[in-house]
Amino acid sequence: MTLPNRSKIEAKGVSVFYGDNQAIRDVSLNIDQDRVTAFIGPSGCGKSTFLRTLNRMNDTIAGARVEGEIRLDGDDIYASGMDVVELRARVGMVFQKPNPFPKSIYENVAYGARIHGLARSREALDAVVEQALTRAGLWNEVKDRLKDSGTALSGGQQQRLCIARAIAVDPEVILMDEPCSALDPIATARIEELIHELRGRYAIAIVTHNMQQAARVSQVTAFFHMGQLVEHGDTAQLFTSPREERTKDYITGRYG
Ligand SMILES: Nc1ncnc2c1ncn2[C@@H]1O[C@H](COP(=O)(O)OP(=O)(O)OP(=O)(O)O)[C@@H](O)[C@H]1O
Repeated sequence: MTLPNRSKIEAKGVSVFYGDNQAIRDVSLNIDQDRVTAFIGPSGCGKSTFLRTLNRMNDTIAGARVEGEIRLDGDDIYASGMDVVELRARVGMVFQKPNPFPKSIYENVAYGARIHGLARSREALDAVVEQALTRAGLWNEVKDRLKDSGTALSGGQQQRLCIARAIAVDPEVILMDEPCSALDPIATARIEELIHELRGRYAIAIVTHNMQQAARVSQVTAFFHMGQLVEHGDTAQLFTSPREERTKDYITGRYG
């Protein structure tokens, strides 16, 4: 790889508990700027749980507890003074099922920018909305119907709208939790293309069940198994010559 290796997020010794059940065990992993990092592994291995620690979405789950250290540009995101609303704007998230607000396409994108004070006038807000929708590859499809409801769009368009919503607040990192699992192959291909286009502007981490997708969209892959990070590294290398037996078993379809 030719890109310089700069970590945007550094996670060290992270463990996550749901009550007495430990879902993540002592995971250390960096999310690099300018790269897409894919999290793969069998169902229940903790991919989504680990992803959620990166913008404190686990805070919203009763009984969830995180140990260890996670730094965003060197700042401890679990420090008591951390503004979680601000954190989640800097580290945006796109979920498995597209979840637009039951509001207009325009409002879906404008809402966050308005509450974060990113636009001082209607013109400035219009510009933020247009730019976010353009970056999310949706502008041409919706520019003549910005007042229509976001929920009336197709599934793939809704997911791009959710990506536009995340982009509108000027994030540094975008977390995607199986963003294509509810989409058909064409909508999936469009999102994968978009991930390519967004790389370089944002650090991206994506959870995927689909190893082909991980191979297509990511430069770094992290393989999780039973709450542990078994191995991570260059995507091509991990898929062609994994270091660990458990990784090899997974990518050759022996379990999962
Ligand atoms: N909200 C929750 N409350 C309690 N336990 C949970 C919760 N979310 C996940 N878990 C448990 O934590 C473990 C890891 O789950 P997680 O969803 O992170 O795995 P995953 O690898 O993302 O799985 P999948 O690929 O099926 O989505 C599992 O044992 C799961 O049952």
